[in-house]
Amino acid sequence: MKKKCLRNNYKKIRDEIPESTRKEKSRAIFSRLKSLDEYKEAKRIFLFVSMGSEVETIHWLDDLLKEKEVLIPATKKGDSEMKMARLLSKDELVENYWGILELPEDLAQAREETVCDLIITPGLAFDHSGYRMGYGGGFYDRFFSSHEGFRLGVGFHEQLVHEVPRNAYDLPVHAFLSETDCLVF
Ligand SMILES: Nc1nc2c(c(=O)[nH]1)N(C=O)[C@@H](CNc1ccc(C(=O)N[C@@H](CCC(=O)O)C(=O)O)cc1)CN2
Ligand SMILES: Nc1ncnc2c1ncn2[C@@H]1O[C@H](COP(=O)(O)OP(=O)(O)OP(=O)(O)O)[C@@H](O)[C@H]1O
Repeated sequence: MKKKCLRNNYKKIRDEIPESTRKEKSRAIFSRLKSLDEYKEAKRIFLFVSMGSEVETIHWLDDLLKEKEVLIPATKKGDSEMKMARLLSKDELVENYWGILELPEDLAQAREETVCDLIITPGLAFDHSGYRMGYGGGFYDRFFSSHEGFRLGVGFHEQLVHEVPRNAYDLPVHAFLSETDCLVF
């Protein structure tokens, strides 16, 4: 119950950042991302495609697709295992059952990949030790336990909190990047 309450609070904080501010911050986060060594050195980058008030990554794809191999989440309804698949063009994206842009199932299956260098991770909140809280599906915790790569949490400064509750299976991100913070854990 406590976690659910926290999730709602964190979501509210993010939702309340005005859209124009979120857009501006998201642009700043992308330009900071491009200056990180982990980005420069990465050949294959896993990137979530934003939904709702998340850091707006959809516009990052224009640049990323030119510079890197881009992998995006591939999920199936009723299955909490998240896979990753290669995206070649933004035109391939279609809305899934949550309204999140993903590859259609057949393409996702055909383009499945298992290794990547940098995992760009969303969250509702990140703490000062790199632990994160997501929507509660356990998608990223499972994904981290079966995929190597540098785990970079991205969020707005408002999403950096003192401490989020931890469970035994939680794996922290290696670094957190916002428009004003770059914390390495
Ligand atoms: N961009 C993105 N993709 C992702 C995740 C994520 O957190 N962000 N996920 C990481 O786990 C998985 C999907 N998990 C989800 C968990 C909950 C809801 C959900 O409750 N959606 C609400 C609206 C949320 C909002 O507006 O912020 C709904 O459907 O009403 C959606 C997806 C895989 N893909
Ligand atoms: N590595 C794992 N293996 C099996 N089950 C797991 C694993 N990680 C998490 N889970 C399950 O997923 C559920 C949700 O986990 P948690 O509350 O940490 O989600 P979250 O990190 O907020 O969500 P998400 O990762 O989707 O953003 C847990 O109750 C747990 O049962």
